[in-house]
Amino acid sequence: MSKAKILVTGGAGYIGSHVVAQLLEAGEEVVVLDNLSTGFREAVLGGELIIGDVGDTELVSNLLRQYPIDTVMHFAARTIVPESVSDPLRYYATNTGATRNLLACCARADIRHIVFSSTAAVYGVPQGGHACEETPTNPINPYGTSKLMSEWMLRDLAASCAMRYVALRYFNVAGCDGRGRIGQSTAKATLLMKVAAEAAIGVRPHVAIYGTDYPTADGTGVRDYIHVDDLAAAHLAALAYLRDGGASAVLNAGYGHGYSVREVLSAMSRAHGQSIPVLEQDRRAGDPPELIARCARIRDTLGWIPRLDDLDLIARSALAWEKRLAARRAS
Ligand SMILES: NC(=O)c1ccc[n+]([C@@H]2O[C@H](COP(=O)([O-])OP(=O)(O)OC[C@H]3O[C@@H](n4cnc5c(N)ncnc54)[C@H](O)[C@@H]3O)[C@@H](O)[C@H]2O)c1
Ligand SMILES: O=c1ccn([C@@H]2O[C@H](COP(=O)(O)OP(=O)(O)O[C@H]3O[C@H](CO)[C@H](O)[C@H](O)[C@H]3O)[C@@H](O)[C@H]2O)c(=O)[nH]1
Repeated sequence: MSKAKILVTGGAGYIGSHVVAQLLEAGEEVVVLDNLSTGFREAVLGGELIIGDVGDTELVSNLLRQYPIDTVMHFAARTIVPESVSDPLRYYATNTGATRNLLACCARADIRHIVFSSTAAVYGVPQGGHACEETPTNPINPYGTSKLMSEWMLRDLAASCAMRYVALRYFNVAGCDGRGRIGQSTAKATLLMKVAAEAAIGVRPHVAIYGTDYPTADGTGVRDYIHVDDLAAAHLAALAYLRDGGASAVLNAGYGHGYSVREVLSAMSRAHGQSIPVLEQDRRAGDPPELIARCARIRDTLGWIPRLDDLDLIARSALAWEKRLAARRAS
């Protein structure tokens, strides 16, 4: 019998490409499905890349017939929070509607394991800034709602058939592949670590600090930053867990402690060797003051142990990738 393969939707994107790299290193066979709307062909370091839409039921059904897929890892999504506020239906179409179509194909093909990219944005503004998996979900933007609806579809579908799933609620993902092959290449980035790296090398003139009057130690927003390679490793742990017969689970993926915007910028300044120009601005709409994972469950359930929990290391990694990107652009 041929070896089971993993279908990775969105595997040409930032996080998916890091997971694909680790799957390949672990000897897994991978098929990537990506429409390249925000992903990059060259980010897929191996396996097969099929260019197409995850909501295309004919295409996905054919793929699931053609390849011996035992697990689907579903990353494909639109991910920019402010864009989800201005164009919500586009977010529901991809993150919820296309996910529904994918799940329908998976159910028909009797796929047993799904690993789903969820987000800390499902919590909205949790009381006290910390969120465990039992914290009430109360998203404050269409992006978070679109992802939560997909979690619910997974829950309900899994209850009706033999499918089991792990939904990982990522906190703030940053950094790049330790071997420097791939990283975050997203155009018009909005995420702090990436923006800070761009400002360090002069791709943008400064970093805006959105809000200096939050009820936090230094007045700026606090987040739980997780290195993308640690997050990718959590996906491999989720795969092993499901293949071992583990029950469906929703798990926070973070480190369990937070850093402020100013602390992130200080780490980036240290990585760069000089300070980064900043511009203090008003709060950005919809930003919680503090969002930090309670993450005992992922460690207990998957046996996942973070190895790169170091803000300076993450900043150096993000900066190294930004320099590589700039060099590529120049050549
Ligand atoms: N980056 C973060 O901090 C973060 C945090 C929480 C959750 N997530 C989730 O992680 C996943 C990956 O995010 P990312 O940061 O790598 O984003 P990304 O934009 O780099 O990757 C998304 C990938 O999906 C592809 N895609 C989008 N729509 C598609 C469609 N309809 N059909 C096929 N392919 C499609 C894109 O081309 C891209 O390659 C997303 O589901 C996102 O919601 C990301
Ligand atoms: O240029 C910037 C960008 C961000 N920030 C601040 O930095 C912090 C982090 O903001 P990001 O935009 O980097 O990330 P978010 O916390 O807003 O959201 C990200 O992480 C969430 C989970 O925590 C979701 O997964 C979401 O998809 C993803 O965009 C916030 O306090 C924000 O106000 C700035 O001050 N300046």
